[in-house]
Amino acid sequence: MIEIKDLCFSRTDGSNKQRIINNLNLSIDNSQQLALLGDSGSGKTTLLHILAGLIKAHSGVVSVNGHLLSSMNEHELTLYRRKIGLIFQHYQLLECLNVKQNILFQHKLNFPHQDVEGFDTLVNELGLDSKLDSLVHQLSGGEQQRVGIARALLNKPQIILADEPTGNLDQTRSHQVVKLLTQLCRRRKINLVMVTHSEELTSYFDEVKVLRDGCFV
Ligand SMILES: Nc1ncnc2c1ncn2[C@@H]1O[C@H](COP(=O)(O)OP(=O)(O)OP(=O)(O)O)[C@@H](O)[C@H]1O
Repeated sequence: MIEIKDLCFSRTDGSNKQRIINNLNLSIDNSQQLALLGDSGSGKTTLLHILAGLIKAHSGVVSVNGHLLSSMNEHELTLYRRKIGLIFQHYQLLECLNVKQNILFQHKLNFPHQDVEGFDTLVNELGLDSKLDSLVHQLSGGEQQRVGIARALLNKPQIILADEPTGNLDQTRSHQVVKLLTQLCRRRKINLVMVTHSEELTSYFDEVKVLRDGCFV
């Protein structure tokens, strides 16, 4: 469960202080899926970065499954980040590695002494079985994003944060990717928070919130 209370975050540029997140409140139940809409610059990515433990809020409370992010030390934050799955618009895959190596890379880095569980099922569910030996540049955009999804899910995250994951895909592929992503997260009871500019894609989600000037409208 994700709970946000009176969250504020500002950025200072010289003498200008810009309030990016403005007394934001949010509650997402376990395994619920939230689509986040909002104009460019409304604070969507900033909110995802706070939830991912990548930047710290200046005031307010962010609690994930009962754990307060603000009271975590650096070591605890590192462990927390390992249980967050991130999916990006530009996939962020490693060009020199093949599909299988890309999917496994982060798991090996974060959990070097843990066996990999569920790899075959996951690549099967994502239709990547026949692509495991391919290099990233040999894949379509939709396939590359499915590799990004596999990589995020392999770590058995408690939350998946997806920042415009279909921003580089056409309409058909966008629907395919989001349908698959929401299905896989539901099946595994993972909270999904996805930023999108497409109102159509929000139909796959339990809840839709619109950010404007750092708070929900
Ligand atoms: N590293 C940074 N330094 C200074 N200002 C920043 C930085 N990152 C974001 N901002 C500013 O914070 C505000 C919110 O940015 P954010 O990326 O959260 O918006 P967004 O809603 O995700 O936008 P988009 O839909 O265009 O991706 C913007 O005004 C942006 O210019």
